[in-house]
Amino acid sequence: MTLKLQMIGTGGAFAKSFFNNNALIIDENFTLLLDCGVTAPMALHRLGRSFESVDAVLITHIHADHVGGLEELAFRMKMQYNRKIALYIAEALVMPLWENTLRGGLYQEGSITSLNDVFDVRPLQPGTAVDISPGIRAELIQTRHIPGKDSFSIYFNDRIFYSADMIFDPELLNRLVNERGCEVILHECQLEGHGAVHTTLEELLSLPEHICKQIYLMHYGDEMRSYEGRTDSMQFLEQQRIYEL
Ligand SMILES: Nc1ccn([C@@H]2O[C@@H]3COP(=O)(O)O[C@H]3[C@H]2O)c(=O)n1
Ligand SMILES: [Zn+2]
Ligand SMILES: [Zn+2]
Repeated sequence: MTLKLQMIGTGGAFAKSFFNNNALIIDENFTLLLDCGVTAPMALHRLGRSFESVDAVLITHIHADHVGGLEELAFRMKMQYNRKIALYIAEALVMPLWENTLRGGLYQEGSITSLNDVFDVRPLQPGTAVDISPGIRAELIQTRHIPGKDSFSIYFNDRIFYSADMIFDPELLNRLVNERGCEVILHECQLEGHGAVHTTLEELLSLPEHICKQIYLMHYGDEMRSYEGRTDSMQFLEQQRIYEL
């Protein structure tokens, strides 16, 4: 069964010509927002969409380009649309998301005192797949990004790997493809500089050809256009385009 993917943005955290690397995963009658960064409200607006058209949100990790739009999402759902949207997030991130990121803006005595007052929180355990909709099944895979900071990539429908921000992990990619039948890899990519907290293009280019063929690149910087034609068989994901995967 194919999945529809529409990146609402494909940019890295500080990109200015691309929105934050956030996506819509679209099943027949269900739309999952994958990460909700600072630019997500504007990126959806550019697509003629609003948060009202989203059925659930899944968060990979706590950085502004992945969670910075959640305050607007929460307020709009509560005040404007009068509903609680399902929030899928690793159990380990539930408390930090509220205490360290959202509480400051959302807290309201007597009405918003926890994440559960604005979201239908669905805590996830890495390694245990859950059905988000009839056609979307998701399994978190913990991947390394920033020391001491939990970050979770996602394996969709037992065949599509969507990387969170992560440092290069060739063992994981080899295992997914060779042992778990992974068919598509949507991977973050840092085009220039050293990959201290991200995966560089150079590192991805070192993977075996049969793996590179499966890779789409995302979370790139403003310099992306000058790298077209320099990625071998890997393709850049384009924001707003709909892919059938
Ligand atoms: N040790 C770190 C921590 C953060 N950063 C930059 O901050 C950004 C936060 O969002 P991101 O998408 O994870 O990308 C991070 C780096 O650009 C970085 O370059 N080095
Ligand atoms: Zn990021
Ligand atoms: Zn990050």
